[in-house]
Amino acid sequence: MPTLATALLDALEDHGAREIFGIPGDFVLPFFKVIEESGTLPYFTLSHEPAVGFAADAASRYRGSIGVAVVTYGAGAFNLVNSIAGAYAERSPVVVIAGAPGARERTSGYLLHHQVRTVDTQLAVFKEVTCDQAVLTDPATAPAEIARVLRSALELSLPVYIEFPRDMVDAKVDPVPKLPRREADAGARDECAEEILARIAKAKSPVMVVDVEIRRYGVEQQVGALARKLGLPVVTTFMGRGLLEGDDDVVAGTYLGAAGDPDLSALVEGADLVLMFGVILSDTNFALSSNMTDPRRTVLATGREVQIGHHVYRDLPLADLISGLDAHADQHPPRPRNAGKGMAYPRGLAADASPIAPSDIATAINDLFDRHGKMPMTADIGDCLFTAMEIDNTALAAPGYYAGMGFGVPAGIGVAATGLRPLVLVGDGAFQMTGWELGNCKRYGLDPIVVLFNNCSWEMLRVFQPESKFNDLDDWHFADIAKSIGGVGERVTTRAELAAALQRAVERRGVFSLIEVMLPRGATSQTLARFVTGFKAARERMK
Ligand SMILES: Cc1ncc(Cc2csc(CCOP(=O)(O)OP(=O)(O)O)c2C)c(N)n1
Ligand SMILES: [Mg+2]
Repeated sequence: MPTLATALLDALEDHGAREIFGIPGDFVLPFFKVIEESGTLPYFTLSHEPAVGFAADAASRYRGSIGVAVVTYGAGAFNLVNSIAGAYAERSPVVVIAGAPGARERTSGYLLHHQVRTVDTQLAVFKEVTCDQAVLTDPATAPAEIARVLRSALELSLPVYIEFPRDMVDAKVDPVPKLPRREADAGARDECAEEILARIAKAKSPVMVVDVEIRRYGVEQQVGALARKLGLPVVTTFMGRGLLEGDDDVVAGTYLGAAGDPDLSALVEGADLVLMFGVILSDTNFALSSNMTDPRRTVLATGREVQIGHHVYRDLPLADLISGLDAHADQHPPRPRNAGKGMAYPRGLAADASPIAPSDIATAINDLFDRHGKMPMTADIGDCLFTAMEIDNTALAAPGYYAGMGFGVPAGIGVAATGLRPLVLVGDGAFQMTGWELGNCKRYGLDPIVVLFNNCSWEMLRVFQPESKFNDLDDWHFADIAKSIGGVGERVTTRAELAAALQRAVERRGVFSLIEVMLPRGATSQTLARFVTGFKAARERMK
């Protein structure tokens, strides 16, 4: 019989995990020992638990499966809460495994170190940011508990919580079973598919809007093929930026409402049928839009439900709906292909002595991708994420909805741990939070390229409240520090220096490259400028 620790590790691998991120502590040391000595999954330790969560989140997004974050009880686990909250908001299935006191410690009569209000406060907190939980105190039920929680993570694409008391690591248990996927009712699926196809046949200008769930539920490729079969133009949401990377023949661009490309906004807002697949109806996706929730013209398939007009099909997973639509589409006359007018992305940066503006960074990266091929990207919150909208459509992991800072660099480390080489976009404020995690790249031989937007400012706050002096930050000269933490740093102030530094970085392998781009305070990307204008106009309308 396996031990509970080895059974859990085998189950994580069976359910799609390919690496573990974590920071040990005495309540999880015995489990960490098994992680290291079993070799079941590679593991990456980082410096601060928020980064552990961000890295596991990004790895899960790029793998299209579960990510794993292992932390100690109390101080470690509570440090992790914010990044798991972000994973919940962004529908990332991160499995949190938190150490905990053993049975005898719990009844020792002492207040335990790392304990808060009660020994179970940690479980209570994680119940708010995960969709399912298990506390492994009974060897007889632990395998079934783990199986249930891991299926929840995959089926709901949400984080889950496993509390692992340290006295249970060597308990003998049965292997963890893999529960069958819960299928949709075939009748409901077919009825729903036929109803949607009938609406498409009647529509004059339908459009498909896609968002993160088409990747989370592993149907990205099928959705691209379905759009092609149905002749529908596709746009991504702000959160869904980077989806359908290879489907340039159907993807018209990213819908940003009043902040976006006017032709693309017209394509969506003028549509008489909007098919929203895997879309999260968040303010960051639709705050600058109009009539995106009008039930008369929308179909919304999200979170295992499909809303058509004023009625809902429940427990109909996106994967089942897409396969149903694909199966029935052949019975409907194909529409004339309409891929929409694809967005033009800026290219051909003049590599001259001019100072750099944020949108120049997008142009320089588009030029780099044309020369060397696209790179998977991660981005933090700040103008760097708005600038990313001006970079050609490439895979992107960013907190587009939760909008929490600190994600970018640790997420890049998580993506690099999966074997890819990411390009990371981050502002100076966010880099101050978690950028130093780059110091962990050397021991794992990871070599992300980090483009740091240094405007010595919390610029995204300044654009909404320019009178506040607290948005001024000092210049930390980040590039100077790169060498001492195992990488290569370059500080650039002109467009020529930027283009050259990017070229050197892409040719440099085995160490991280940090390109510190000096930007004037007050300068923003064209996309952020449009977003602020649109946001202020929308706010005026609401007065
Ligand atoms: C964890 C967390 N704490 C505070 C905030 C609030 C915020 C949103 S944007 C921002 C400034 C970002 O500065 P940075 O230099 O990184 O980028 P840029 O604006 O382009 O100059 C702050 C402080 C958020 N979103 N998350
Ligand atoms: Mg800044």
